[in-house]
Order: sequence, then C-alpha cells, then structure tokens
Amino acid sequence: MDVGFVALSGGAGRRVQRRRAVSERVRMGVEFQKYHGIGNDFILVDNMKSSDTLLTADESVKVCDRHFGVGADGVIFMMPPVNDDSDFSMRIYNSDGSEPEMCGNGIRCLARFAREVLDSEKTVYKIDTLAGLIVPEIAGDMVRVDMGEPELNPAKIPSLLTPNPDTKEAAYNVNGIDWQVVPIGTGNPHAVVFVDEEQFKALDENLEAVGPLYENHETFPARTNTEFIYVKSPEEIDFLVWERGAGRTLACGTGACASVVACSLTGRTGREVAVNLPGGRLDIEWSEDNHMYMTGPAELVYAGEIRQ
Ligand SMILES: N[C@@H](CCC[C@H](N)C(=O)O)C(=O)O
Repeated sequence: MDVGFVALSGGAGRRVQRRRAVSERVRMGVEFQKYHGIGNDFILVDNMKSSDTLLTADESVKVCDRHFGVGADGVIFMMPPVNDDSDFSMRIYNSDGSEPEMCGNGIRCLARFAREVLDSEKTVYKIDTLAGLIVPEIAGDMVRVDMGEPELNPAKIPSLLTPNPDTKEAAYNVNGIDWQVVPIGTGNPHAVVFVDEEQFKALDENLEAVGPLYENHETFPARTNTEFIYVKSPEEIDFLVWERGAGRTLACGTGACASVVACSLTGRTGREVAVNLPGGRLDIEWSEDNHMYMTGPAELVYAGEIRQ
C-alpha cells in the first residue's frame, strides 16, 4: 500500500482544501484526516457510506506504521449509526490491528472530524461505540466528553482479579514484584498501578521492556491497558501508559478516566483531577452522577489519501 499526502491549506483547524492536481489513482484512494489528542494520534476515515470499514485490520496496521505508513496509534472510522437517535458510530483499529471497544482521545478527534466532514454546526454528537453511546461536546478549542459510568465488576472488565473490598486494590505480580492494582473498565479494560516517584521514572525508562508483561498478564483475559500513576496531590496526578494493542502512547483518555476513578475510590484524590500525561493535560471529573467527564483538546494535523 502506498500513502499519498495532500497538504492542508489554511492551517490546522480550518476547512481542508485539497489540491486537485492529483492522479485518478489517488482520487480512487481512501481519503483521511489525521488528528491528535495531546499526542495520541489517529487516522480518521469518513466511512458513512458503508457498513464495512474502508480499510481492513491488516491495512490499518500498515498505515499506522511510523516508518512505512502515515504513522498513528490507530485508525478511526466514522460509520453509519446503529441506533435511531444517534448521529453515527465509531469503530477503531489499534496500531496492531486489534479492535478496542472505546477510545477517549479518539472520540474527541472524531467529534472534530465529524464537524469538518459533515459540514455541521452541531456541537454535541451522539456516537455509538462498542462500549455503548458516548456523547462529546465541542466547546471552543476543547472537547468535553460524557464517558459514561465506570465498570468495577471484575468479571465484566474482564479481569480475574479479586480486589480487597476495603482497599479496592488487588495484588498483581509482575516480574516477581507484587504491585497494588485497581482493575477498572471504562468501555475497555484498565489496570491502574500506583507507584512512587522513583518507580515512575524507572518505569518510564523501561516501559518497552515491561509494558508487554502487564498488557498480557494472565489476570486480564482480553489483555489490558496499564496506567502507572504517581499521585502528586489530591487534585493532580502524573500518568504513564502502556496501551493494549498500541504500546507506549503519549496519552489515553479512557486510561485517564480509569485512573481518576481508581485514585478517588482508594482515597488518594478527590473526584476532580488534573492528569499530566506525557503529551499534555486532561481534566477528569468522576461526577456524583457516577459519570466520568473528560475535557481536552483535539487537533487536525493534516489530510491525505491512502492509495490501495
Ligand atoms: N488511546 C485510547 C485507547 C485506545 C484503545 C486501547 N488501546 C485498547 O485497546 O483498549 C484512549 O484515549 O482511550
């Protein structure tokens, strides 16, 4: 697969105008726009005319390759809605070709993409995902997303761990060390691991070596995303992630929500927390209505066409 690029005119965030001096072959390709949410980057495809994804899982792996493709953490397809009162559906392939249920940074990007592609003045979208209905709202440069309710029942995450009913934590042995972990579902599975400042730095240096041990841990039958959290104060945490199917990424929205629920549940923080991710900041609130609200940016980077 070749990848053809067409430069954006007018800069990121403005309407995309494509140079028309492209060959018939390019015009027959799959058009895309690339967005990122604090460095968690995605290729977005308008797939509204078909209920099959325009790129297969294998093709998505190729376009996500950072040396031989466009480069991204995943490919997101804007698909026809599956419910009467929703606007459209989201499907996503991770960069390894696996299909997750949800993606927090991705859905902020998708809201902006929809506004661009559907030429819509709407600011709130109802989006069907494999994790249910998710509702992002565009507010200026930011997108605020109602991420739904967290799943704390291990069987439904799914996880084989049995957290202590008092501490809400479970021991999780990786490389001979018993870590304290809180298993949480935010549409997709998460293991939130609490670490001190020194461990945080060491994990950052060794993430490529140890990340797969957490991702493929026997206690998470569908694999897991893993967040390493250093609590700085009751209102602020530092965050490092190893994502299922994507490895080290600069941010993870579902992971930030899971981390704040885990921190609050265990008394480490309050319910409104600033999360410092490698690519920037997300503001997360685990509201009294039990919904998680995530606020952060989503930015258009460029547009192009993938030749098949
Ligand atoms: N980066 C995403 C999560 C993407 C899916 C994840 N890799 C999985 O397999 O569950 C986010 O921002 O939530």
